[in-house]
Formats: sequence, structure tokens, C-alpha cells
Amino acid sequence: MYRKALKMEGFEGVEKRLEMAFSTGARLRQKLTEEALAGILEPVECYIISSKSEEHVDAYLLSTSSCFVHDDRIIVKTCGKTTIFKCMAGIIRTASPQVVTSVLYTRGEFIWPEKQPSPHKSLADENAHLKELVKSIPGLKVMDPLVTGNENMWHVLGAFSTAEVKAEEDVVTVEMSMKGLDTEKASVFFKKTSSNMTEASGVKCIFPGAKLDAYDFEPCGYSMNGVEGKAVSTIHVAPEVGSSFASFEVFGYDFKRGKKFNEVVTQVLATFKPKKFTLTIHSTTVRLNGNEPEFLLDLGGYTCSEKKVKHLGHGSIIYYCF
Ligand SMILES: C[S@@+](CC[C@H](N)C(=O)[O-])C[C@H]1O[C@@H](n2cnc3c(N)ncnc32)[C@H](O)[C@@H]1O
Repeated sequence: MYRKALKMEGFEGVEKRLEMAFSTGARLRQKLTEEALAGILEPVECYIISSKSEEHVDAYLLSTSSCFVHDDRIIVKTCGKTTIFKCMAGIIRTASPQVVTSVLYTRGEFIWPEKQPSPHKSLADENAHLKELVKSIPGLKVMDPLVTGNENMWHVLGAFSTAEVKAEEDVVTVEMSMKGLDTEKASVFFKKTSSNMTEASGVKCIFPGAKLDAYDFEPCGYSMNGVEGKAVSTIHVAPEVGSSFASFEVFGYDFKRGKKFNEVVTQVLATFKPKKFTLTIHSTTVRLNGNEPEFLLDLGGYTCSEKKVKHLGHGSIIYYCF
């Protein structure tokens, strides 16, 4: 019965993701206490559900996705009708006097763009708003937006320091945005007293070595953060019938030496069996083209309909649509 109601209501699972990097010595984790972060997220209209502090990162589960705080970088990911740009000023104030070296904003195509609050109804409005916000940050150059060409679009906006940045360690982020989940797979994410979603879905097996912090929403929905040394993973699911959506992200894994990229993607797809999905690989310093041996994809049953490569101020993004 409630499934019917949820179908009518729907939930905008597609996330807005903001990543801000800072100059050396930012010590963000020390400055951005949980209390400070909760205050900074208030205007965004999301709250902290739980947190886990590990050696290299503070990982927060939010009412609408996740936040990861590293010493020199923060990633905020929110969905629903949240207004993510409203946390920028607070983060910059807290990190001061260290300066922002890059701002990266990515999101998929909303299921209901018309229901988003301003400026999130369109990429043009978001870009204009972000440009205004970064005007106050010295030395940042706004990049041309990347918009992919088909219905399952991916949007990338950003601004990068024009100054030489220190030779930093490359960090790779992989994001998957999945729509039209298999009904049986999605049904696991409706709360039952007899099982927890992490075990029942198979999510636990994707990163067996990670320390997980997961939350089963009522009557449905799921969020998970995983931390493994410097690397993090995060999964979010809105299983509502008719608008089912799941996202997957890993940040900081070394696919040259550790986990096998194609295996991870295959496992994620087996967990959700989406009708369609997008996949992006972002490298903070390397100009990737997607033909690197560690990123080759062989996904039986899925055909790539689009691939795009975008070189950013520092690094690059590769986008695939399946
Ligand atoms: C887990 S949250 C995160 C969504 C994520 N961005 C995704 O992949 O869809 C969204 C799911 O939890 C459900 N939910 C239940 N209570 C919620 C709450 N208080 N705030 C946000 N979502 C809630 C929503 O209906 C939806 O199915």
C-alpha cells in the first residue's frame, strides 16, 4: 500500500556533489568540527545522521547523502531539494586563511528538474550562481561547463586555481549514477525488521575491508559510507517504484595496484541491475583518456552509448553513459 503512495510522491535521489580543495596546511578536519559542520549544512537543509572519524578522514552520513572531510579537501553530496551552494561560504570561512584551489560541482540529470529550488532548475542558472560565488575567491578560473549530450546527462562545473599548485598525489574518484533499478534488487531497500540492507543487498561484499557506517531509512532508502585507509566509498539508494535511483562513489582507491576497477563496477551493477547508468572517472592531476589499462571496462549486457573526456584545470574527467 505505501509503495503506491511512494510512487506518487517519488524522491529526487539524484545528487548534487560539491568538492572543494584547499592550499597546504588547511587542517580542515581540525577546524571543521561536527558542530561547525552541522551549522554550515543547516542552510542546505540537511542534517547529520551519524559520523565516523578514521585516521585520514571524517565521514558523515547526512539525511540526504554524505560528507567527507579530509585535511585539505571536503566533499559534500546532497540529494532531494537541497541547496548545496549555501554551504560554500561557511566552509571557506572555516578554512581561512587557507585558500580554495579548486571547486568542482557535478550532478546527474534530475528526475524532476522543475521541482528543484533555484538555482538548481537548470545548469545555466547553476553556472551563473557558481560564477558569482567564486568571484570572491582569489585566483580561481571558472571552466566551461561540461554537459553530456543524451537524456541521461551528466553536468560538470568547476573553477580551478590559475597558480601552479604543489605537486600533489593523484586522487581518483569514480561515480556511478544508476536509474531504473531491478524491482527485486530495489525491494531489499524497503525496511524489514528481519534483515539489514547492507547484508541483504550484497553491499557488504563490494568492499570487504572497509569500515562501514550504514543507515536503513524508513519506510525505504539506504545510505552507506565506507572508509579503508585514505580511501572512501559511499552508496545511496532511493528505491521508490517509478523513480528508483542508486549512486555509488569511491574516492582515493588505487586501481593500478589494489582493487580491480572492472570487478568493482561489475559488482555494483550486480547489486542494483539498473536499466541505465552513467560512470565518471575523475583524476585530480592526470590527463586521462579512458584507455589506461587500469580503467578498461568490460560490462557484459551493457553497451556504452556515449563517452566524453574533459580536461580540467588540474586533471580530467572521463564520462561514460550505458
Ligand atoms: C537514502 S536517502 C539518499 C538518497 C540518495 N541520494 C540516492 O541515491 O537516492 C533517500 C531515500 O531515503 C528515503 N528517506 C526516508 N526518510 C528520509 C529522510 N528523512 N530524508 C531523506 N530521505 C529519506 C527517501 O524516500 C529515499 O528513498
